[in-house]
Amino acid sequence: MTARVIDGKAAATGVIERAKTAGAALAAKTGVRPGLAVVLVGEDAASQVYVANKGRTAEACGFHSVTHRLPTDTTEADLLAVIDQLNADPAIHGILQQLPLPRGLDANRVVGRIDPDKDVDGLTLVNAGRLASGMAGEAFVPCTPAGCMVLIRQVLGESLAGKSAVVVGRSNLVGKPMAQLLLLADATVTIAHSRTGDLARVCREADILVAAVGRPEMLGADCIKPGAVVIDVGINRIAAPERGEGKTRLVGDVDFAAASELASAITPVPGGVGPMTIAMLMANTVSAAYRAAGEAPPRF
Ligand SMILES: NC(=O)C1=CN([C@@H]2O[C@H](COP(=O)(O)OP(=O)(O)OC[C@H]3O[C@@H](n4cnc5c(N)ncnc54)[C@H](OP(=O)(O)O)[C@@H]3O)[C@@H](O)[C@H]2O)C=CC1
Ligand SMILES: Nc1nc(=O)c2c([nH]1)NC[C@@H]1CN(c3ccc(C(=O)N[C@@H](CCC(=O)O)C(=O)O)cc3)C=[N+]21
Repeated sequence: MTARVIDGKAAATGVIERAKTAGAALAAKTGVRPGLAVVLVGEDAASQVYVANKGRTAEACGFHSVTHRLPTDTTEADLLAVIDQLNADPAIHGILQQLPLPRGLDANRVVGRIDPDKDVDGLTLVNAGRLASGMAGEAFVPCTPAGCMVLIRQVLGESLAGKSAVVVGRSNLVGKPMAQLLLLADATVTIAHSRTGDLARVCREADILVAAVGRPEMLGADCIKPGAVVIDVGINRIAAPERGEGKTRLVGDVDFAAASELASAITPVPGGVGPMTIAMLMANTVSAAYRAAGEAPPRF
């Protein structure tokens, strides 16, 4: 089988259009223009890609968009002060703290400082708890898993009853909320991680395989059940000497060429989950702005 390649860019364009229209409608009615702040500490490669793309998209949507770039040696007190200032800023409706943080900064403490009503990344205890309690409709759901669900539903429909799903990775940002969303859609969910024994065997059970590891092309043909839907979250920058000296390219956590021969559908990197993450961030930012203006947020 040669897998259908899932077009994350096309799916993202639709969501971004709706976010743009909804943002303009809110501004026309209430004068509130959606505002998004991103805080980046240090030099994480995947975060750099994200920050560049989200800035461009937020501007295309007509949002107010600011980026705080802080040096790797920023103290926790200084970082918390930036978050406090954004919490208090009425022009900002969404705050996104880029992860991972440099060593020495405690992600739980930093993320925990974000006002849950501005937590468009869905990482605070309030939003993570809502999701874990089955209240996804009232939560800000982390953008990447939310985007993955849109792509999975495009292929498999609303109900995943009877399907087995394996999520490789257990971060608060991707793996855990991904598993919660799959569970809410009635899939039978396994979460694998670095201490899983015989990872390939576990993965081969999956009708839906979501890879969120951060290791270039780690999952090969031995991890794919024939006919599986494969969602590759990984964003890894690797050397690409074939493109010239010092050049790099992005690859996922899945060996795309090998997996495509077995899967029924697969997301590419780039052009898969990444654009959907950005689109869901725009959607969450619009929702946060609607709530701040006392209006019912639109559905995406
Ligand atoms: N496309 C997009 O929009 C996004 C992409 N990303 C990318 O997705 C990847 C994962 O991100 P994130 O969840 O934040 O990363 P983390 O580093 O927080 O988590 C990685 C997870 O992978 C597991 N893992 C590491 N090595 C192995 C291994 N050899 N076998 C099995 N599991 C392993 C870890 O297990 P353990 O817990 O045991 O250590 C951990 O749970 C990164 O490449 C990141 O850049 C992230 C967010 C959005
Ligand atoms: N708190 C937090 N939330 C995140 O969601 C988060 C984060 N921290 N830290 C870093 C990772 C990484 N991430 C990406 C999102 C989109 C693209 C993206 O737009 N990718 C394009 C790349 C296109 C290109 O520039 O080549 C694509 O895959 O097609 C990449 C990476 C979000 N992350």
